[in-house]
Amino acid sequence: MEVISLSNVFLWRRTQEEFSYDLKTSIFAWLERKHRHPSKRLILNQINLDIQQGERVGIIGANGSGKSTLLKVISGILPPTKGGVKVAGNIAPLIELGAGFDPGMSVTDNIILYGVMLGFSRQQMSQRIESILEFAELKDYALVPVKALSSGMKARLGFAIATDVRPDILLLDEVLSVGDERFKQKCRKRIERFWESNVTIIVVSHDRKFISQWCQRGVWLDQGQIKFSGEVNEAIRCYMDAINPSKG
Ligand SMILES: Nc1ncnc2c1ncn2[C@@H]1O[C@H](COP(=O)(O)OP(=O)(O)OP(=O)(O)O)[C@@H](O)[C@H]1O
Repeated sequence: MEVISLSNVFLWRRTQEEFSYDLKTSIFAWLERKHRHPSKRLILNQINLDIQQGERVGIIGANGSGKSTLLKVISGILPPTKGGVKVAGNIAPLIELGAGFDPGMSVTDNIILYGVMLGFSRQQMSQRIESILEFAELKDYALVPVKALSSGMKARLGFAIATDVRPDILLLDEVLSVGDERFKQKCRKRIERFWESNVTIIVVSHDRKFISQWCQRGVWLDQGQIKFSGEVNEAIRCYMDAINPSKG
């Protein structure tokens, strides 16, 4: 059964340049006759991708090729500019962990808020607070506002919430870099549990060994386009050949 289907997906984003494009900078730019119209970049270029239930897909490619953006489009964080995205089942997006937290609210309230954002009910989340705090090792911080946590603690909390409930689809973005070495091991163990079940997993990583070991299928992205999609080692080979054309 197909659980993810992207058809003819295009995504344009404003360039970073335009982010500092406030009134003051605009006036100065006009005065100095350096005014430029904001530009847009094509980040995902005609993506067609179907993923079956239980498939483990590794997304590889150079920095800036669009891997994280692709996960964000699948998770619904970013709507595509054009094209269709269909997803069946609930997704645990382990992307920018904790980015959705409300810094002024307590850890406990954020657990509920974050869980509701992931598609779980308030009641389901209330029952899970204990186990989430336990896994995140933040029991003593339950009533503390999230802004008082370190960034590693926030990432741990985000990971604990998103993986506490077994999702149908798990999106992992270089997620094993969460927290310190000991916590990383703990995350790895929890993720391995999903790997043994029938969860559909899409992982973005620069770690070729990890991708080759854990994924059946590899998708190579290059400048926003899918250059190869198929057997994982073949995908890695195509990508490596493109980087080192003299080899092989
Ligand atoms: N918030 C943003 N606004 C505008 N452009 C962005 C934003 N985030 C990323 N981009 C651009 O989108 C393109 C793809 O970025 P993305 O993060 O998806 O790449 P990536 O393949 O995951 O890279 P990496 O391997 O470095 O993590 C890059 O050109 C980047 O500059």
